[in-house]
Amino acid sequence: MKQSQMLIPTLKETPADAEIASHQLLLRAGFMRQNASGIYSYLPLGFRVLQKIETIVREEMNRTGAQELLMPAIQPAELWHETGRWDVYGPELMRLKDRHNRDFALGATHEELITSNVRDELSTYKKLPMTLYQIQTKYRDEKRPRFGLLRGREFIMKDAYSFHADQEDLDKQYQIMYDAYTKVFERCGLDFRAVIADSGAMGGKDTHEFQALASVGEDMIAYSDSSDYAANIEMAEVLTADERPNEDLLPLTEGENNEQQNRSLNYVCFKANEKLVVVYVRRDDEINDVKVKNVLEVDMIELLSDQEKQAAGLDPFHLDSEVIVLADNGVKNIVNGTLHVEETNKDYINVNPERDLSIKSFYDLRFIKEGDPSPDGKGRIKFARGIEVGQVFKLGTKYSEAMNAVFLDENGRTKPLIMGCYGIGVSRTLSAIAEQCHDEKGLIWPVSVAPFQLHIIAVNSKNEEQMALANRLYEQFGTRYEVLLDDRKERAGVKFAESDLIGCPIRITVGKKAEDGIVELKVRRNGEVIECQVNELDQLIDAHLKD
Ligand SMILES: O=C(C[C@@H]1CCCCN1)Cn1cnc2cc(Cl)c(F)cc2c1=O
Ligand SMILES: [Mg+2]
Ligand SMILES: [Mg+2]
Repeated sequence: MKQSQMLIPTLKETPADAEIASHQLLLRAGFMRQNASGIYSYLPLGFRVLQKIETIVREEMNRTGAQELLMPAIQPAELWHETGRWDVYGPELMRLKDRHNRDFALGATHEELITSNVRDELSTYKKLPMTLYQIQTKYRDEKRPRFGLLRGREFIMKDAYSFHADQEDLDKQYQIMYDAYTKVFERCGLDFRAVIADSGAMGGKDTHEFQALASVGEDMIAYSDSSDYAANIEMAEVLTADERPNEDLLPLTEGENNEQQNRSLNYVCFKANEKLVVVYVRRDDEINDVKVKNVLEVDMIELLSDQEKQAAGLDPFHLDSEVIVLADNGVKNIVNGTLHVEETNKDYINVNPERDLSIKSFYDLRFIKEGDPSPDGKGRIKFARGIEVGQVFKLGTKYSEAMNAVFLDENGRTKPLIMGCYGIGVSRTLSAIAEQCHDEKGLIWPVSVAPFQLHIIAVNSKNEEQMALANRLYEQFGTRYEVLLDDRKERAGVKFAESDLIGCPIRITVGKKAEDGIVELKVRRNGEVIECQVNELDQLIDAHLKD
């Protein structure tokens, strides 16, 4: 393509509301433009990268035998009523009414849609297992869209759904998808980790997130410095080691305590399904609400607000039997501990959890810390931030039972389909690549997803020789590579700066030495510059497009 005809509206200045590099650079390099908060147009360069990522995703999905289809973004509310999710999700689920005043949702995800399609069309075990996927626009009315495409309100997702007769078949498909995701993100040139994750409100047990490492990532990953253990911090298990001091249990007393901190207790109050929950933890540990949610086996829990706490009047020493009491493993070995009771603003000493706080059971309920032993027993834990670019779930029968999606097994018995679901944030992946692959001059696209492979620049568009050679190279290489020709009547400095900003892997500069048939090849990734004869370009380009 000739740049003089393309829509590539580069910006000199960094847009004020763009806080992170990828958001700034994708705007400055003319890859995208915002149309509303969290809503973007992919301009030609951005769209070319998007298509490259989609092609990689499609190839790896098709390789697993998954079948591509396309479902509507406008979803009848009736399906979301069947699973109860119409009322579970709040304003984040975008809704609309048609001209007959019927309710619809703008698709945030498609479990209901796909399950309704499958229950109508698939009824025998002979057709199982079956995996269906789409690459489609999703809508989630985020409260705070931010970081460009990283958290938008309209975004592109590849969402796949698999259907199985039994658990072990789902287990197999899960691994197949896990491996396919690994291929996708490797081919996209991302530095990522697959981490043990929480299934959120989706139910089902096993799930892994694919996290692209980035300091601006919203998620925190806990990984071992000596093994491949990695987990979203929400799920990283804590191994308890502290032993119990062998002291006599002293009588519970009110009073200040200025002894060492490691025996002081803290408690946090939650509500889950309208029940009150009090969770105890050592003062220097932090309660992990996702672990509490999973121990209680509820879809969501929330902290009690101060006024709710006041209203509940929770006195740890006199809780009524309705209240659920949990404690982190770290509390188990506290003897004669201390506790501050917010409600009465009193301090107590010689608090012995099992005797005084009606604690019956202990669980792993705290956040892991850097330096803790890795749960797999190998090495120590380190933290890194990540951008979640994919997630794979074992859903089980939550949706098929709610929607009566059943099949006849080989014995003629009716059973609910067992499901898995698998998502990749395609537009988020584009942003994650930009976040990982840039320098102070601009974007540095991996060859596999670059908008163009070669960027040919005629230094002086008024110079006949240079323009003639640049156009010849453009025609010649245009048959084998994706070539962008900067044929604009711009100063050389502007052309070079914008070439670095756009970030194609290889730049070919046609300058003064054009009449001697000499050009310059520059590798964007490492700045390597090679002056060469035109007839050497072929193998130089091939060599540098490989790595
Ligand atoms: O989307 C998933 C699970 C998987 C992920 C992979 C592809 C298929 N779905 C989880 N999730 C996240 N945010 C949501 C937001 C809204 Cl507003 C909603 F209505 C539903 C969901 C929702 O279900
Ligand atoms: Mg998350
Ligand atoms: Mg997720």
